[in-house]
Amino acid sequence: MSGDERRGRDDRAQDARRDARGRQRGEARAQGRAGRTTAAPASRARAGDAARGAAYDTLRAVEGSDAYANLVLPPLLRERRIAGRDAGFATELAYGTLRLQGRYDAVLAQASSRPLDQVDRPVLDVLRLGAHQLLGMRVAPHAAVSETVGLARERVGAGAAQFVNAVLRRVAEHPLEVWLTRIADAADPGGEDAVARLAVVESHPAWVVRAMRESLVGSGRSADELGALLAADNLAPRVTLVARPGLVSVDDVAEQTGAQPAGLAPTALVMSGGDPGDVPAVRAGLAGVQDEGSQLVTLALVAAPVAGADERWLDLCAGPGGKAALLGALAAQRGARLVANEVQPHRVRLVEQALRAVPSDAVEEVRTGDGRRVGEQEPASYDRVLVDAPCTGLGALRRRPESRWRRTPADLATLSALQRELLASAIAAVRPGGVVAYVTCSPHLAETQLVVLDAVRAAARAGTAVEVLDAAPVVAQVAPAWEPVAGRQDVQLWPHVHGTDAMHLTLLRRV
Ligand SMILES: C[S@@+](CC[C@H](N)C(=O)[O-])C[C@H]1O[C@@H](n2cnc3c(N)ncnc32)[C@H](O)[C@@H]1O
Repeated sequence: MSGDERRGRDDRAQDARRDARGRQRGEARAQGRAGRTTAAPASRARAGDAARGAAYDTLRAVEGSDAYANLVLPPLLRERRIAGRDAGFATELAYGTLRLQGRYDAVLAQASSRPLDQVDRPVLDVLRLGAHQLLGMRVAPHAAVSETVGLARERVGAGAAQFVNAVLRRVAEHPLEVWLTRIADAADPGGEDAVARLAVVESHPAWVVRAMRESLVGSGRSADELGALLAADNLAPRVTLVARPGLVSVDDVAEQTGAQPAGLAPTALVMSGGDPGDVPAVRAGLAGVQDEGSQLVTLALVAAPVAGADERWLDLCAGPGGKAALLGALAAQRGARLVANEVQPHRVRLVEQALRAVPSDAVEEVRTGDGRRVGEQEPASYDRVLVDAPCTGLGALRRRPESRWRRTPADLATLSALQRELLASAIAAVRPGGVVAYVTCSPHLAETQLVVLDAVRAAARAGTAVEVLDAAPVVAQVAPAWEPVAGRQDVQLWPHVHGTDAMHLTLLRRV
């Protein structure tokens, strides 16, 4: 028996011990909880239906009203009083289905008697939810099929339910490994198109796969890492907290949460469970939920050496304020003052909220304004400037389950033009000897290295000399575990290597 066959058999044996929600059968009994459920079987089934219904409604909102899943689902769960394990099930079902939609559509295309483009969208969404339960969540197959058919009957009608039943039964005939081989072979029958294979197996648009390969190579890593990177995009990110220095200690946050040090940024902790919104330090604004990469690039800006005064800092694109809150806490420790700028008024309010626990003498102003104008309005006025530029977010695909299907290459042209203007403005706003951190949560070369190259050249043409600093020793100073990449002065983080979003950082000094 091959390893895959054995794994498949073990998985199926394990599946047989799981209930309709994918929980281990007998687990409750083992934990002494047997017999405690007072709900009648019918109402227990309704609770499962509620979670599936919430996941379905989220998918419909994402498709029908261009909504963001992570903004739709949490309020829906609160409204319908879906909590605990049911909420966890609904979240994994909705987000996992959206992330892996490309993979599941390829499977469904083979299992369906009808071409998928002739299947009504609501029915297709039900099928995708069924496929994720069968192939991504290890819900017992009979339960995944029957509960999803029930959902189809309730939401889209009896005829559609029969179709869903037939298709999902075919999906259930094979384990995931068999389907992955089949869809890869269908996408790349000649065995020559690695991008087409990875795109369908790891569920990313082909243009994103190509861009990620270029970004890996362009940032000094191997193209061989591509599969691991794409696979990491398909996993739910760990919940990371920041203990804002001077406001709360890492030890105090660890004590309140049981969270463990994340490993790179000294301010970062990883939660193993629970709701961060329940943590007293988070409620008080002393700590926050923040990706470790975001913490690291902010700490690096503050650790970069500047000659002379170090009193006035600018966050040019501050909303919703995660990095501004960390900068503000660090500014308070240094005796510096922060100006936080953001173009969208509703996001300015979020910045104010994020900064609520930062001592007021460390926050000069939170303002609404176009960052592109700051350089001409306040030339050579700041000692440190952060440009956390609006970007495609291709480095945070784990967090935004639907975004990979929404983004198009055309977004790059618009965003990279804006990024160039914002970086040019930051260079004009920093004083000679001061430092600019250019940051994106995208590793796309058109948003990172090319923007920096163009901005440095444009500044030189305008008579402003700028040097690119070697960011590696600066990052290593704040994060001793950091391993620099040979030949690169900028820093590119990766989910499959560092467990962070794929954040980019270039440090520049105005000469
Ligand atoms: C990547 S987000 C910044 C995230 C933020 N630094 C944080 O850590 O919470 C980019 C922000 O830039 C803002 N933005 C877009 N265009 C801008 C402009 N012309 N001037 C200033 N901010 C802008 C967006 O509204 C968005 O809030």
